[in-house]
Amino acid sequence: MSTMAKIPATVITGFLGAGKTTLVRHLLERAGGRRIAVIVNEFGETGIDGETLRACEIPGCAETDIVELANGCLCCTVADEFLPTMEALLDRPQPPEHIVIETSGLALPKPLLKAFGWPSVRARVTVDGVIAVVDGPAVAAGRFADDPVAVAQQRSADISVEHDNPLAEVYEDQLQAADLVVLNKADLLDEASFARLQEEIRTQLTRAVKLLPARHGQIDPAVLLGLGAAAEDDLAARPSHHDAMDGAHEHDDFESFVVAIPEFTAPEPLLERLAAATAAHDILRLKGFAALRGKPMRLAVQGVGPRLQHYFDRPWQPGAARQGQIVVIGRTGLDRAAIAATLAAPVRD
Ligand SMILES: Nc1nc2c(ncn2[C@@H]2O[C@H](COP(=O)(O)OP(=O)(O)OP(=O)(O)O)[C@@H](O)[C@H]2O)c(=O)[nH]1
Repeated sequence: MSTMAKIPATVITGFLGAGKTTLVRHLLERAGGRRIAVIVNEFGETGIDGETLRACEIPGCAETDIVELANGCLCCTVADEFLPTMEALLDRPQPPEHIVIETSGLALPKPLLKAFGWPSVRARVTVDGVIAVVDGPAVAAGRFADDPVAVAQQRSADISVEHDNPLAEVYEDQLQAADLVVLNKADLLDEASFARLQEEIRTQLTRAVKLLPARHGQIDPAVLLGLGAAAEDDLAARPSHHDAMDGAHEHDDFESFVVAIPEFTAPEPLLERLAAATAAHDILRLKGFAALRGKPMRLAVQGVGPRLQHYFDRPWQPGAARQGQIVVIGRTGLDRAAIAATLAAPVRD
């Protein structure tokens, strides 16, 4: 089968909270009738991103087009979960015209790219492009750097450098795998910081890769899809820390757990709890849903570092329990009991 006949697949990578789901949602809204299937993988056992995408109820986008690979990291469950999922999508009577894979924010993309070399997939799919979504303000704040010496080493783009900060390795791998870098959250940076950041990222890239600024992942699908990279044939140009690890991958650096939360009377007390937990613990990401008394809609909450957002996303499903829950992700060693006690304490009227 020629490359032309293959179904294109786009891999969306980027650190926790960079804006991958927001970008995918925008893409689906502008799909213009194209049949796009989305595979979403998350770190942790509760699938919030799939839920978020389904909640947008985009016309023409069936719920079955959003497939979740929860419980684990795609790069380690490739054979057990990813390949069967891909094969099932390809074997549908009406296969998708494009497949978008949103990886977990902690995944190293290389093992996933390698999976596209698997015969049953390689014959029918090509990796159209790897898009790395970068959280502009987080990079500018030095979140992925460990110390000035390590930063200097990173600038020399020597991928074999070991980092004290496991965030740095994940970030670096995601950048090096990319065919297109989306520099997101441009709205949160002034012009000078943005220009500095763009320069910094350019020096980190080892290949000629396009860098695009974005707000809320709003990029024309015509720019995101159709890159024609055939990344599966080009793996050597995408160095990874995973190459040196011989398949083993240090997920032990991060952990995730879910806290069931009570019903609240208003968003503010919940947001105060989330802010308090974030201030007191090394939490990288919070996301989930809450029930508000008397409200048929569920409240979605998102935390990336210290920044919190909330919005009503969709009604609780008829017959389903109005049980709010928050996924907490951070560096290993989080004080789970203390965080759970903060988030799940009874609500006083
Ligand atoms: N201000 C601002 N906020 C943004 C932008 N893009 C995304 N966000 C917010 O950042 C938060 C995280 O966005 P997501 O799209 O869920 O990020 P993600 O990369 O899918 O997160 P994970 O799946 O947990 O890794 C949400 O609250 C978004 O609304 C942006 O360009 N500007």
